[in-house]
Amino acid sequence: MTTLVLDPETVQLITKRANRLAKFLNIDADKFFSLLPHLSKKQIKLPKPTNVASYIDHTNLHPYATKEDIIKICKEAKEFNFASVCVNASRVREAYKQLKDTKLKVAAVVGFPLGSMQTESKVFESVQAVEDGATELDMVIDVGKLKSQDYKYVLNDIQSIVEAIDPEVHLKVILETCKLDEEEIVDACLLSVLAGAQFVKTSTGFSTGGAKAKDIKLMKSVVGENREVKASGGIRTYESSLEMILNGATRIGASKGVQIVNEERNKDKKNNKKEEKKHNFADVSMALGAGVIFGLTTSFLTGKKRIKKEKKKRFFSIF
Ligand SMILES: O=C[C@H](O)COP(=O)(O)O
Repeated sequence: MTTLVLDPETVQLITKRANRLAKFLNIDADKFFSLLPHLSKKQIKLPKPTNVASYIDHTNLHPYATKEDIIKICKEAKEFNFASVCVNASRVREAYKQLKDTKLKVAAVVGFPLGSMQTESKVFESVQAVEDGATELDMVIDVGKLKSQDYKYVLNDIQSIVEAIDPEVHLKVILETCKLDEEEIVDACLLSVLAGAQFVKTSTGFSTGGAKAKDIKLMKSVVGENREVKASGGIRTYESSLEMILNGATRIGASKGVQIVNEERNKDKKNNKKEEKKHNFADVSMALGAGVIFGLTTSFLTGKKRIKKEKKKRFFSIF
């Protein structure tokens, strides 16, 4: 377990935005704060990081992805033991067909990638995707509505999906953080928590920027221990995946999952080789050390004997 300590400025920012949103939504601010117990504790416990593959939503959201492309990512997901495959709605059935006998999940994107369609369309997509085999949904918020301070709309957009699907199906709310400032990120996270979504997610991977560690930290600071953060968009390396995880991400959305895991494995191999070399060196040093000690002891003893003999000789020569 590691701990994410919330700095006073962040706590102040979240508190201020929660009070402000409560006014806009005409709800009791305490309702917000009962969902955010970590704010008074000023810290969040993060789970101990494990192998990177278990965090990865292996993703192909390319509009031109063929059936073969979907089969390929499903095979890779099985081989590398990823968390899920993440696909467009019309590919869910194929992905489910490939993965139904495994523990792997199928995640479908909803309202993707722009998020500006009607709520009813998003709800329809969500229900259909679950019927087709998805057990996770990654929906895009209506960024323009958030920026227009139409918080009721954004809340209803998310809540309508939560209410339409089985509670076992996890909803990830994509914020498109590269288009938001800090206050807007906090607002979007607060609305997601209030709507009952399990995850907030940084990016679609189709806009002008992707996941940043500082945004992950801020998002985790808002949603706390009981909700999760998914980092996505532009994550290409093991190093950056680890950075996201250490800042609070429990899921990594990436189209380069295989590359990321191979990097981790190569690093492990290198480290193992280093360890092996260290051990070998230690063994050789020990052997050398033993040899030196043996040599020294022997020469010391023979030296002692020689001195004794010479002393004896000298003693008798007196007579
Ligand atoms: O949700 C996941 C993103 O679309 C993946 O983006 P990426 O292709 O930059 O890894």
